Amino acid sequence: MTSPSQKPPDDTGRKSRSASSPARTHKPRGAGAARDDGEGLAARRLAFTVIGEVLRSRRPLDDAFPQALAAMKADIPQRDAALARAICIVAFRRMGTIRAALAARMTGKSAKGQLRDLLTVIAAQILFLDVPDHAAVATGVALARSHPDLKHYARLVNALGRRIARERESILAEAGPLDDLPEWLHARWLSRWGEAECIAMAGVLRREAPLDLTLRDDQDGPARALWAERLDARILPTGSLRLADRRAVETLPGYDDGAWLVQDAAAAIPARLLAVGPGERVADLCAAPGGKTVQLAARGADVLAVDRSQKRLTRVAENLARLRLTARLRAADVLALEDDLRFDAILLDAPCSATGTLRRNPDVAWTKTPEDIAKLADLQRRLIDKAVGLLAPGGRLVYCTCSLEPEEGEAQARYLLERHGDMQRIAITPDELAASGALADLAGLIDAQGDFRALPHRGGSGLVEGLDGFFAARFRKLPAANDPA
Ligand SMILES: C[S@@+](CC[C@H](N)C(=O)[O-])C[C@H]1O[C@@H](n2cnc3c(N)ncnc32)[C@H](O)[C@@H]1O
Repeated sequence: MTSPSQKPPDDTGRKSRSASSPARTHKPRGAGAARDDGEGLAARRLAFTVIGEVLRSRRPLDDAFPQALAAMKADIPQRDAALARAICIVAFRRMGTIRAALAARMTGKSAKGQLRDLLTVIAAQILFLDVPDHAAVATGVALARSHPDLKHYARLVNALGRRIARERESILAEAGPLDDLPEWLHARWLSRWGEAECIAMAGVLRREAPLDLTLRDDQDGPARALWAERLDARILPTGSLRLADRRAVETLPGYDDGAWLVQDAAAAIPARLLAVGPGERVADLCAAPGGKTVQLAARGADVLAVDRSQKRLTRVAENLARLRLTARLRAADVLALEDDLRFDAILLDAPCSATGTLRRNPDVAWTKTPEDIAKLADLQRRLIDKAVGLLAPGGRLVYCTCSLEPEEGEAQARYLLERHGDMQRIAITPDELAASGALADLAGLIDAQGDFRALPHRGGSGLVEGLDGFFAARFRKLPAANDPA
């Protein structure tokens, strides 16, 4: 699905319109740019509906959007669906800036609920998408008029939309990278990382993520160079391929042959750390959609992939089939697995707040709460206990999450070691992260304990466009007393 182009950010991540930029009334239109004649209303209605649904039910955008789209599929052309999705993504990515701009321009009133959702849809287009201002405002006013609870606000919507368009430059000039974090996350990250680190991190997290691929044969250097050329991709220091631009993955060379899978450069690391070999009994716990299952199966291991979601497990099956790999799949709660199962190696990619993936899932910042993190941390501890119990003596365990929160990473590694006296940490070394060379650069991704801690803005010059936030720690169960190993 193509998406409307975003207005290009300058070096600070802010939008600017230079003297040589086209005048607003002659803005070039991107692939899915709005028609300015009253058409395109369905796109705005879809975006308005989904934003409201995500905020109020706290459902992930990735669930809410396809469901709302399916409900109106017959009525909405594909390019409008692409525009609606682009509006949703950028609305969540830049929600702090949008809300501050609206609040500052509503003296004596505040926009809440559906009115705020509608104004957010309008402001997202004006400030961040390649959509004519008058189309954004006109469709917003039409939406207000057609809505029983918003029709009285049509004039306000019109006036505010026009004002946002008039004052775009100053709104964007005033917006700093931290403004797009909700208060709870802002406070948390400031106290954890300090201001400079936090600004750098938030700056990367509000950009669109590049498209990274992991090769099916992850270790084959010559094949990597070949695929990099065929795909017009860059080889990252970690061995992932990073595409020069975002393209529809199904159209790329190697898709049908299963030569690679889409996977962020940071997410490619944990399965590699387990270093599984042919025939080893391996459990991939919490496996769907199966990025790591594929990596483990590609090394010839006998993989059991477990996920409690049958629906998401079908995506594991699809990924394995496309890459011509096999694994045993099981729809089950990991906590309910039989206690007498034993594995030589276990990957536990635990459910988490996913704050490391804000580039792809910007809604996470606005739907998760500190209470969610506490609940998830509790579940992670129970999953850790279960996984340790399923590990054969001498076996390896990698625990990982795509979270930036220490409760879901560093604290869980400490918990595991304190709770399970028969487990010891196996420190990760920079050469394990690197495809070739660049070791000094990648050392910044390993903390003092020897755990993998990817921060979105770290990783040195080779990863300058950023990577997902991730945590991974590796452990070994002590061999049984009579085991010579
Ligand atoms: C972070 S995702 C896993 C991503 C996956 N490992 C990959 O690389 O593609 C977390 C997964 O955990 C699953 N999950 C959550 N709680 C679970 C439980 N108690 N038992 C099994 N699966 C669970 C969710 O359905 C979800 O698919």
